[in-house]
Amino acid sequence: MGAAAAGDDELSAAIAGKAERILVSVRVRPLNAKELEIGDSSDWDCVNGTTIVFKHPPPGERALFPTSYTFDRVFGKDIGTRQVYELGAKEVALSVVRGINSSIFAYGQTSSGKTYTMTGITEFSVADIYHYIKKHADREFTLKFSALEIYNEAVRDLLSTDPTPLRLLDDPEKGTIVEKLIEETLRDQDHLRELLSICEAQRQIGETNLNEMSSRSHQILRLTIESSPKVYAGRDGSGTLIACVNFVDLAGSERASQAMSAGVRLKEGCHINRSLLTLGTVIRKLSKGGRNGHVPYRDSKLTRILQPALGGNARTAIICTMSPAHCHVEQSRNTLLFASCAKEVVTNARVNLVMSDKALIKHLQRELSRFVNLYWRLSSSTLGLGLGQGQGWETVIHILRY
Ligand SMILES: Nc1ncnc2c1ncn2[C@@H]1O[C@H](COP(=O)(O)OP(=O)(O)OP(=O)(O)O)[C@@H](O)[C@H]1O
Repeated sequence: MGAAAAGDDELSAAIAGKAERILVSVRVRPLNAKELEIGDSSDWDCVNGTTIVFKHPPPGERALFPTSYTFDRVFGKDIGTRQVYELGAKEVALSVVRGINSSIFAYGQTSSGKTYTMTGITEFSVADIYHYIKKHADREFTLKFSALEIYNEAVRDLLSTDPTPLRLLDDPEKGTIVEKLIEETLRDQDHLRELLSICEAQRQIGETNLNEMSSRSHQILRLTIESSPKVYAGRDGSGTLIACVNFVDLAGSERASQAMSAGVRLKEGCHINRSLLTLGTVIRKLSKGGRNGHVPYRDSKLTRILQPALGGNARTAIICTMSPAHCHVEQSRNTLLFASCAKEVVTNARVNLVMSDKALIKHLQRELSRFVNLYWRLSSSTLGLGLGQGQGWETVIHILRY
């Protein structure tokens, strides 16, 4: 089971991390009643499971915009959320039970289906996580849940009725943390369902009170999972695995992209969603290999909180949702542009393993013995001493033990 039962090589590799690209999917919803009412028609064809094509580009536009886009997955209007989850999120989301941080994002314009998609994905992930826990009775699991919303750069706890904005703090070990954010230890799956409905209700209150807040706010639901063997297995890696999965329902992307196309500069207090603009910039910089240059994570609350998920220690999946309607073509192109940048971003996820002292000493002893063996082989072949492999290292280990 993951790192906990991994061999030495596998364990070292898992701890060191693995670079991989963000998994990017595009989901096109069916035309809605309003779009049908005005006689709109679908501009886009999902020609196969990975390619989406713009059907009728005017001759003058052909050179300006791509007509065909390819992603890890493309889901047409007839594909249900279960399949979107299975192919576009499951593997990434379930990494959390193996000690790997993960994040699933929904990105797209207002009413393109972000909440519809994320609600299903969160439900399916939670069910699979609890199924996994049931099947691994040899391990002790602790699950914690927190939920927040970012609206106009103010962070609010969705598990609390107190609307006071929360501060972000820099922790030298944990990175950015949200001060006073409630983290509930879960009793069981029903407890989690209860908390999810509290979050939903809190968000709806915001929507009626704060004028369209829902579509202008980002919601981050975070599940942290810690597990350790119930009985010491006596093997390397029998330590504690700890990781979190974020389910992120982003604000509607339309205003941010309009602002970008109009070249409007971001200002404090204006209506433009600063977090979403910064997210776009961060993704663009990372897609150009920006990890070596400056990436402006600190320019917004969203990117500060989600920094590890964007080019850091996490596996990430982004599902970009869009309407097929002609009246939304500009927004859909912006969404596809964002998705194209996101698929170039590389993250480096590690297994977050806190080893018990005993397991850690054994692991270090093995690593040391491998190193000494290698050193001995190299030096004996270089010096022509002809000494056998392994001679001498036992003495070093023996000395280190005491
Ligand atoms: N794939 C789909 N199939 C059927 N209906 C869908 C699909 N996606 C979205 N819808 C419907 O479209 C409407 C808008 O969806 P949703 O609220 O998820 O959009 P959104 O992107 O989250 O919007 P906002 O940014 O304003 O919060 C809802 O009524 C939803 O049920």
